[in-house]
Amino acid sequence: MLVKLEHVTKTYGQFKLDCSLNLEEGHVTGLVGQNGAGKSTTFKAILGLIKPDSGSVQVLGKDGGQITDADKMRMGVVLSDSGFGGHLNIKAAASIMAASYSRFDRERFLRQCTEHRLPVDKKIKEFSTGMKAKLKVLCAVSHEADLLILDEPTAGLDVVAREEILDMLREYMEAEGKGILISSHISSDLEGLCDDIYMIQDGKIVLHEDTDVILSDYGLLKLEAGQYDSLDKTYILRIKEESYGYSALTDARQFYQENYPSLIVEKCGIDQVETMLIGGKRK
Ligand SMILES: Nc1ncnc2c1ncn2[C@@H]1O[C@H](COP(=O)(O)OP(=O)(O)OP(=O)(O)O)[C@@H](O)[C@H]1O
Repeated sequence: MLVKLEHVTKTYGQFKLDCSLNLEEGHVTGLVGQNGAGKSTTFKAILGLIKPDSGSVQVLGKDGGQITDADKMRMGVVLSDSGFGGHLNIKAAASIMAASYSRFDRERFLRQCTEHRLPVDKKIKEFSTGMKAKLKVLCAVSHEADLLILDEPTAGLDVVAREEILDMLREYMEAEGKGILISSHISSDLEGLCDDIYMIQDGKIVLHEDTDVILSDYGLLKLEAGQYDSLDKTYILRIKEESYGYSALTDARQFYQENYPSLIVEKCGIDQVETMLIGGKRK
């Protein structure tokens, strides 16, 4: 197991994180949640940047407190407030990376920067948002890390830049024994990349599911009031009142398609599941 969190808690005033999650080797695991849900706090707890109030953090098979510098070399990290000083250029950043990471491959890194149209002599502070984001991810994958911890690596990027970053991550996963924990607001990124998804709301994990299962089994029912009253609600997870009656989230789409052929039963993606879990009522 690359990462294992068991009831990791952290309280900031009214906010309380209580998070359990696992990242297995060979897996890309996504963490989704609204602003302030606790994604960055979870990542900081994994990285030892904050001390949890209770619970256990294991990273690369070791207790959080026992992570050595050698273990840190096995990790690539993107945080929203991480990055190089803006006065540096990529060549200078490469020298810092070479001094920091024994497995840093300078030639490959500079080649990849050029392939991704990042000018190696220009000051990083003059880069666009997308260029800075690509550089952060290229740095994270440049030193043969076994584990990537990526907090919103695609935030604020256009679709082409996002796709480039996702391709970098897919390429990274081609090697054996790697794993990525990634957060994003953009569900399509996670759908196309992650093996499984955790959803966090108000500091609590409200759903953990394989991405394939969400896409194949979850569904949204559109119901008039009469249809709602007579519905078997065994597999309904959340209900929301709508102008036409109700919408209902199910994790057994086929059951309703087969047993209620006249109902409107739509496929749903991660965004809709999140909206219903957060905005809908329990049945
Ligand atoms: N150092 C801190 N001191 C006080 N409160 C904090 C601190 N760090 C985080 N919080 C609070 O913890 C909660 C969770 O914040 P966190 O940054 O983990 O959310 P997030 O899911 O990453 O949000 P976003 O998507 O906006 O980045 C918020 O209410 C935030 O105000």
